Amino acid sequence: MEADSMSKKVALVTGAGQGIGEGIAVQLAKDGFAVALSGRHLDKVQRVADEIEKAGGEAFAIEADVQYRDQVFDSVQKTVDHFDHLDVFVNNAGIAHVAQICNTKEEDLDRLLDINVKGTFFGIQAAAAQFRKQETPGKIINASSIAGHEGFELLGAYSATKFAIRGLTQAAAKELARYKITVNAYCPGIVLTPMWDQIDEEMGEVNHVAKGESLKQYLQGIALGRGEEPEDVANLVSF
Ligand SMILES: NC(=O)C1=CN([C@@H]2O[C@H](COP(=O)(O)OP(=O)(O)OC[C@H]3O[C@@H](n4cnc5c(N)ncnc54)[C@H](O)[C@@H]3O)[C@@H](O)[C@H]2O)C=CC1
Ligand SMILES: CC(=O)C(C)=O
Repeated sequence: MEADSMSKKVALVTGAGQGIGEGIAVQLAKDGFAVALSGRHLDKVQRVADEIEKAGGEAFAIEADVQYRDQVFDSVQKTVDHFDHLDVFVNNAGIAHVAQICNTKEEDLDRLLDINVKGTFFGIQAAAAQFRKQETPGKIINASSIAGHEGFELLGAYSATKFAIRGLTQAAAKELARYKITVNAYCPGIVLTPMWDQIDEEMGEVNHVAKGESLKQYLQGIALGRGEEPEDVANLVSF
């Protein structure tokens, strides 16, 4: 454990090896948090942790797959073993899947539900258990989406998971307020991350349009005329 970790606020960010999770972890480190970064691939989260440390921050990389309850609880334990305590848990990890509802395979639906919904559920359980054990306030922040407010064609199953996360966030906020644990969600629009590279490619295959066309079409509907960057979401979470 680093000498000043005990006095620092500590955050754990899931899916922190790229995209929005990476942006949030880097921003929280700049804000003075000691940051634990978890992800399915240790090399990816280790790269981000190394960059945070190089910039003078404190970071700790953990391999954990959020669809498994024991791995989520274990990642909280490893964070506390390393940094002494936990103050903020960011349930960021998630996957997208592009398909018409009528053509969505059961295994793809299961995977979306396991990672996006069950993963977030386990994150809330693990973080709340730790905050209550510490008898301290805590913050849980979940990744929903504009697709959790409005259904998008070809993102039906994904949209369903993001609506679910909003419901879960509201219910958890009511349940945990009595322990001074807040539960909130961020609901971004189009954020330019590897997830959107994948969505654009898969939408292109379904609609037989060239690479970049699906993203272009979505961006045309945005008043600012541009997609968001991970830093835009990170600034909101930081606030
Ligand atoms: N990119 C976008 O336009 C938007 C993204 N979101 C949500 O924000 C979150 C982050 O999205 P992006 O950074 O864009 O995605 P991304 O695909 O670029 O990064 C997601 C990260 O989560 C990790 N991950 C995936 N499954 C995991 C699992 N089972 N266990 C642990 N880690 C896992 C991946 O390895 C990856 O590092 C997701 O929940 C996504 O649904 C919400 C709205 C818009
Ligand atoms: C990936 C995602 O949530 C959107 C709305 O693009």
